[in-house]
Amino acid sequence: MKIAVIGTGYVGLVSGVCFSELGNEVVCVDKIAAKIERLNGGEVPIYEPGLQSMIASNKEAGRLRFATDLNASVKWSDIVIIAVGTPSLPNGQANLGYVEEAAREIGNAMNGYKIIVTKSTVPVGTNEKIANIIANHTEKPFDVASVPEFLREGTAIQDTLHPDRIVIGTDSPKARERLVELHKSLTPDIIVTDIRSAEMIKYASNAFLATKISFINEIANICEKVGADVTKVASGMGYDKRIGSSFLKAGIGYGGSCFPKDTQALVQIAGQMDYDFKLLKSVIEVNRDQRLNVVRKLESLLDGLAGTTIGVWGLAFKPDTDDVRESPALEIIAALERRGAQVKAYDPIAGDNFREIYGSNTVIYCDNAKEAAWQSDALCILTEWQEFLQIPLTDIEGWLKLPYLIDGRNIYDEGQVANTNLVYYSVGRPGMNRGAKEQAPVL
Ligand SMILES: NC(=O)c1ccc[n+]([C@@H]2O[C@H](COP(=O)([O-])OP(=O)(O)OC[C@H]3O[C@@H](n4cnc5c(N)ncnc54)[C@H](O)[C@@H]3O)[C@@H](O)[C@H]2O)c1
Ligand SMILES: O=c1ccn([C@@H]2O[C@H](COP(=O)(O)OP(=O)(O)O[C@H]3O[C@H](CO)[C@@H](O)[C@H](O)[C@H]3O)[C@@H](O)[C@H]2O)c(=O)[nH]1
Repeated sequence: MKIAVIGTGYVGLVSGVCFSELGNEVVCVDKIAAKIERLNGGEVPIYEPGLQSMIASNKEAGRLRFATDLNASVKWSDIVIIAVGTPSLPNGQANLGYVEEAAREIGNAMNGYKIIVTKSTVPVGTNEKIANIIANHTEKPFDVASVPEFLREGTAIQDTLHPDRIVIGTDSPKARERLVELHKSLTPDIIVTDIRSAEMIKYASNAFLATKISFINEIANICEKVGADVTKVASGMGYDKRIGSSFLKAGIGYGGSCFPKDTQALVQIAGQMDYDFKLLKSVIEVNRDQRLNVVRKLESLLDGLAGTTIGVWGLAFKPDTDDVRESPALEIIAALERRGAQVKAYDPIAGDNFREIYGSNTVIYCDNAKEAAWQSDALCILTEWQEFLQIPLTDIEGWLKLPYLIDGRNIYDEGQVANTNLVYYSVGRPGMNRGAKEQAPVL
């Protein structure tokens, strides 16, 4: 099939490349000419393991190309995939400006029957709007379908080529048949629904995963008070197949370009229908507060942060990505600076993106992990990069001025910490706190 993908962010690029890997002819379109120039020059604008070589081999095979000309790309295609951004508006609603603009441009380019697939995460009812916009710009026949994307950054190729399920929301038998054909080699679990249910499945899935994370973070906070270990609690819960072990890692809360935005958007979607989504509002509030636990722990350990130097390891919202959108590090570092700390930060690959988004030149960006820890009053781990785990804790102890280590991602185990004189705090594991001012709880 001939597929035009509109937007070369994570979703557009990865799904376009993967569809070409499956033998389809694909053009990935973006209106940012510089992005397309880089892609045509062999560069990949996002960091995603395995993507660069897959792009190169599919380009060489003549199945994949990149273009800025949406009109010609749509005319050439049988299927058009909308994968443009749907960022948050100030009130939390999804901004549909890019989607609507893409729909208008697609409508103007129509030259025959096409299936218009939306992969962007969009509120319920949006595919109907897209259909109306396109119909206002063309007389040519078309069908729309909602095929939400569930890939995770860092494992995007694996997630796309081996998804848990594919959801296809459409009311057209013809679109259903072609889209099932397009996806059937990926998984036997293809769920075909009406359009509105497909749109809702995406938000409900992200909201549920975010709920698991906030739930386990609250359990971690209680564990700290009652002397239990959240990692053991999560493991014990996870064996129950009804609960499952994934997304039960306590830490500094969820970030990234999806969970924060999509949970806010779902609260708004419900609110517009006069439904107060109380549970999800709490999930969001717990997440916001969880980030600041790191700051509170540091303040209490160092008796205030004014005049201190704090090393930070990890700026990306999770490992194996250079994406810092809604990364907890943004808020944590801002809070440290507001309290008068000098922050020295290091991330294996996300430093430049962080500097651009954070927009302040007061943070010292370091070239390596040692530099960020060197002579700092404390070190905080905010992203669980493998690189950090390979550094012996005794080295960290030697580099720091004061021996305070706040592990926001629970990356070290008891044995590793026991061999050091570090004052160590993690999340929901009070038994591992060493040199703690807080005593074990009296029950
Ligand atoms: N990032 C993820 O991991 C992920 C996963 C699943 C779903 N989603 C959803 O997918 C959508 C895209 O997310 P993303 O992170 O890939 O987006 P992004 O914002 O990183 O990239 C979108 C791209 O679309 C381009 N674009 C916008 N309007 C265009 C137009 N009219 N013509 C051509 N190009 C245009 C932009 O220039 C940009 O390069 C969002 O709705 C998001 O919620 C994202
Ligand atoms: O047990 C866990 C799991 C994740 N996180 C955090 O949650 C955030 C999101 O992680 P993850 O889901 O792995 O990354 P994303 O790439 O944002 O992927 C999510 O958002 C995408 C965009 O909608 C969806 O497609 C994916 O299915 C969904 O997992 C990150 O900050 C993680 O550190 C935790 O704190 N604890």
